[in-house]
Formats: sequence, structure tokens, C-alpha cells
Amino acid sequence: MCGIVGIVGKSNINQALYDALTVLQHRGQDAAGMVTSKNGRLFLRKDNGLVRDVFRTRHMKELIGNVGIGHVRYPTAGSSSSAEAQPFYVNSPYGITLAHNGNLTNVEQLAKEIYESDLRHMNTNSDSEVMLNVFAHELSRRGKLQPTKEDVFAAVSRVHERCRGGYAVVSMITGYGVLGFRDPHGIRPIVFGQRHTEEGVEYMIASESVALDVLGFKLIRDLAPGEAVYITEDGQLHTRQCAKDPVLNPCIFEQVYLARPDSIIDGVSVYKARLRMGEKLADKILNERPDHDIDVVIPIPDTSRTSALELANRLGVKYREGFVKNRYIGRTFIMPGQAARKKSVRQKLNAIDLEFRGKNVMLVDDSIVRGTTCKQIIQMAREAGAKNVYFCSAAPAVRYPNVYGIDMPSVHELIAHNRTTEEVAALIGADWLVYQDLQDLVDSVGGGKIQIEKFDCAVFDGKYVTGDIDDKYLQHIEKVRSDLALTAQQVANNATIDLHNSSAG
Ligand SMILES: O=P(O)(O)OC[C@H]1O[C@H](OP(=O)(O)OP(=O)(O)O)[C@H](O)[C@@H]1O
Ligand SMILES: NC(=O)CC[C@H](N)C(=O)O
Ligand SMILES: [Mg+2]
Repeated sequence: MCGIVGIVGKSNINQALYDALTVLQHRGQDAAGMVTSKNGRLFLRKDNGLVRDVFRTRHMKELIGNVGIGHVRYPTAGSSSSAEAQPFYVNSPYGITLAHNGNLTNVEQLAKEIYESDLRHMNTNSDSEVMLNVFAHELSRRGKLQPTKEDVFAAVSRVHERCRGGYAVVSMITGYGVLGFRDPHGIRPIVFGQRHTEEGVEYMIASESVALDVLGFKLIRDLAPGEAVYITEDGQLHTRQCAKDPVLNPCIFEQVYLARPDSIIDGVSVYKARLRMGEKLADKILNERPDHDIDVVIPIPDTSRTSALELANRLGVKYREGFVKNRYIGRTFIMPGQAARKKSVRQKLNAIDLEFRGKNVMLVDDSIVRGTTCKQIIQMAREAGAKNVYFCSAAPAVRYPNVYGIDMPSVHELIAHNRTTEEVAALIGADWLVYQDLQDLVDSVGGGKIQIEKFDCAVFDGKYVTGDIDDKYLQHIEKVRSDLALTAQQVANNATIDLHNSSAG
């Protein structure tokens, strides 16, 4: 779950790209990048770090042009080396740059094809560089000096035929336009919108509608699964369905945790979905223990706040902010490596003792994944003097890996894998643990929206919507992407000298 943005504007768009990336920062904290284009030249800056650290005034001054794309990264493939920050660039044909949110599941086969049949070179282990080369090769095969929209859409169709997995993509074809496209299952989110300026209409493509809102763009709509939008540099907007059998199976974890609550994804308000999650969870609690003795409901900031609020309302119990969050520490779950994640929970959250002393507290989180957060939080609640510590999760137990762009590659890192609710409760030290039921989560998000046929709920039920994920693949990603494997790689990365195309540091 990285953040992507593309803009076709009427004046320099570097500041707009920067602002959009800061709004999408919650989708990736490891690296940031943007590329702009003017008079056939590209200006690229990318590096590890937050948006505010990667782009200093001296870089911004050089990022000129009315068109460009940007990215914030949370790695799910390759390494966290700055060489794998995005956008990626290939010089042929035309000069193409690309930024990607998601994860390709047939990346090794594609990398082989690219080398052996397409005669292309790649310089990193990033799946996004692979995807760029597939797209570039397919566009190049059209053999045009000047690509038309038909050529561009035909190349996207070929990408859909060759690439497997989840992907939302922005790409810039130097001198021609900016393209956005979504995988045939619509797993990862992508929207586009427009704003009117004195110079004319400007367009933006982004991961989440909140980026459009904040920059004064009006949401036109989500891209449909398999669909592409192509905006030429002179401001002509074209859309086309490029997949054979598209079906909408959006990732439900976007609604649980990944997206900002003020975004609307596939017509669903994330905020409202989270309120409904709180309502359903309250009903389950009342069902399990009609005569419960909960004195106070306390959210674990930030993401669980919305559902905790509605849960407390429904239970008729006080809602209290018992934990204060350090606003300068980022999101824990998307940090690379368990040591950093563990350390960050204590740095990030501190208890207000008087909300806990002598009380039966119900702590609410949006999800329990590795258990890093809840274990420490429950201990803090006890140290603050709670009588009983109950815990509930607005999402069901996370028991299976994600292969479509969330870095949960290893079942052994998931606290609920092969464990019952009671076993997890004992492990995290809760006196009572309640998980949302999957059907209730689906109903909370679906909320009567019939156009969503089926969500990707694989982390909860182990059913992968693309239908091509087998045990062999899952064992493979566990081997290459688990925390243990990444720690070993880290040593290797530090010793690597990178060849990459960022402008001067
Ligand atoms: O069980 P775990 O492996 O700890 O993962 C789950 C936790 O991580 C996330 O919080 P995070 O700190 O990333 O972000 P937030 O501030 O948006 O809640 C999520 O909201 C849970 O609190
Ligand atoms: N989280 C993502 O969307 C990651 C994009 C891409 N797979 C990478 O690792 O850079
Ligand atoms: Mg959290």
C-alpha cells in the first residue's frame, strides 16, 4: 500500500505533487519520489525518507513542468534501498516513468521474460521496475514515433494479460501524457478528478480521494477494475476498459486500516464504514455478554478512533481518550522490521492513568496483526491501574498472508495464525478478547453498495481473489520476505553500491 499521484496541470505542479504526497504519507513512510517533465526533459528526485525530508527547497526549485507523477513507498517487494524508491524510469520508448501501489505475484517469471524475450535490463529487484518494463516493451512493440491513445490503451491491455497480482499505477509518457490504470480485480484503490483554474482544467489521479479534496480537485470517480485513464499533456481526458473479464474485488483492509477515514473508495465512505464496524462489534459484545461490566471504552489511536466512538455509543458506555499519541511518530505497522515496530509503540503512545485506575476498560483497535501494539498497550493499561483489561478488534483475526501490496508475507508473524481467540487473548494478556465476525465486516463496508461483488478478504479467510495463489507461492514469499529474511538482506543492501537516477542529493 504505497501512495501514488499523477497530475496534468496548466502551470508548475511540483508543489501540488508535494502536497498530495504529504496527504498520502500514511500509505508509505519509507521513501518518496516525484518526476516532472518540461520541454521533453525529465526532473526526478527520490530517496528514502518522509516527503518533507526527501524534497528540500533546492530540489523543489528544479522539479519544473506542468506534468508529473509521485510516490510514497512502503516496500512489499525487493528491498528498502533508495534505489528502489519510485518513480522508475526507462528511456525507451519515449522516456517512460512509473509509480506503483501493489504487488505482482508472477514477478520472477516476468523478470525472466523481460530479459530473455524482451531483451531488457533491470537494475533492481523491484516488481514495479518489472511492471514498467512490461509496459514499455508493449508500447514499443506498437512501433509508433508518436503514440496515440489507442497505442497506450493497447499496451495496458497487454500489461493486464502478462502481470498478475494487485496494482494501481500512474505512469508518464514524456511529451505525451499521464496514464493511470487499475488491475482487473480492482484490488488497490485509484481515483481521478479535476479542478478549474484560470488557465484551464487540471487533472489529478491519486490513490485516495482525500488527496483530491485537499488540493481542491473534484472527484470524478474511481477507476473501474481493469480500466485506464489517459490525460494528454494538452488536457484531453480519455478512459478505456482494457481488461477482458474485469470484476471488482477491492481490498477490505483499506477500509479497516490503510486508508484515511476522510477518503471515499469505490463509493464507500471509509469513515462511515468504520462507524458501522463499531456498531456491529458492539452488537457482538452485547450478544456475548449481555450483562458486561465495561466501565469505559478507550481507542488505540489513531485508526481505531472512529469505530471505538460508535462502539461506545451503541454500548451506552463512556468513550475516553486514555492514550495520548505522539504526533511526530509515524504508523507502526508499516515500519520495516519488528525491532523498530516494537520500539515505536512505547514511544508513540502514553496512558493517562486516571482513565484506567480501578476500571474495567474495553480497549478497541482496528485490527490485530502481529500483536505488537496490543501486547504492549494491555500491559500499559494494567500498569496504569486497570482492574480488568478487555480488548476488541474491529476486524476479524488476521490469519493469512497478504500478497497484493500489504507487507504481511509470513504466517508465522501473524499472532492469530492457527490460534483460537482464547489462545490469542492469553498471549496478548487480555481478560476478554472479541474479534469482529467477517460477515459483519463485509456488511459494514458493503453497506448496501451492490456494485461491489466481493471484497478481497484473503488476510481473514485465506481466499485469494485472483485464484492463482497456491501454497508453493506462499511458501516462497515467506522465504524471501519474512522479517528474518529481510534482516539478512539488510546487511547485504548496506554493502551495495547502487546505480540509480535521482538528481543530486
Ligand atoms: O498487531 P500489530 O502488528 O501491532 O498491527 C496492528 C496495529 O498497527 C496499526 O497501527 P499503526 O500504529 O500502524 O497506525 P495508526 O496510528 O494509524 O493506528 C493498527 O492500527 C493497529 O493498531
Ligand atoms: N506497498 C506497495 O504498494 C509497494 C509497491 C511495490 N511492490 C514496492 O515494493 O515498492
Ligand atoms: Mg493503530
